[in-house]
Amino acid sequence: MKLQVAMDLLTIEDALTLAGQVAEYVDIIELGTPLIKAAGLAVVTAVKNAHPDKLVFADMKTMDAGELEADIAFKAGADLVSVLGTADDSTIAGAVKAAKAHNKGIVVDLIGVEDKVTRAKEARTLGAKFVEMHAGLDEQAKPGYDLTGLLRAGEEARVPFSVAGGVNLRTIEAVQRAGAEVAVVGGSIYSAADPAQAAKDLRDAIIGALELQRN
Ligand SMILES: O=C([C@H](O)CO)[C@H](O)[C@H](O)COP(=O)(O)O
Repeated sequence: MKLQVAMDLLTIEDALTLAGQVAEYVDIIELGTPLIKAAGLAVVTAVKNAHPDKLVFADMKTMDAGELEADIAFKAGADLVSVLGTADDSTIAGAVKAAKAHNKGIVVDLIGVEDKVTRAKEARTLGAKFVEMHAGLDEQAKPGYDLTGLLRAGEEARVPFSVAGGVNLRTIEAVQRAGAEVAVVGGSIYSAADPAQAAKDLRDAIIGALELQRN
């Protein structure tokens, strides 16, 4: 399972600092939606230039103009771009067209989608590289929130998926057991007193769980 750091920060400077601290422990560096809105796509270019060996994920959360928005993110240096599962099929198909032209990938973010299993299958048929079983920051803040529903949807959908929604050191093993291709971790890394140590602990937990599965 790959580890993706989600950087919900606000400046290019902070993004480059965090990326530098955690890059050795993560596979994918995500520029969060608030960061792209605050700093523009220049942050994608800056992080890709600083870490050409990492996959860079532009969390565009595109809802319309799929081909155009994906194209500008890929041109800025993104390897993966997110489109919302609530968007029209034509928006997802347009973004996939741009991804094919750049030889890159589209991730369909299922935030706010009621029937995530059905939409995950549809997104995959439309050409998504994988889907994101995602509960956003606002949904996580509701009382009683936990990851269980996302993990069950991932298991049921039987398509490649990532999980995002407050994943942390306590829950990352369950994410791996559910069969996720990617665990997305934001706050548990960027809000940690020592982000590098937090990312290393998550990486070690993934390796530890993998060894347990093998034995
Ligand atoms: O995508 C995200 C959210 O919509 C704000 O951009 C988060 O990056 C994602 O939920 C992962 O962050 P955590 O939930 O803090 O782990």
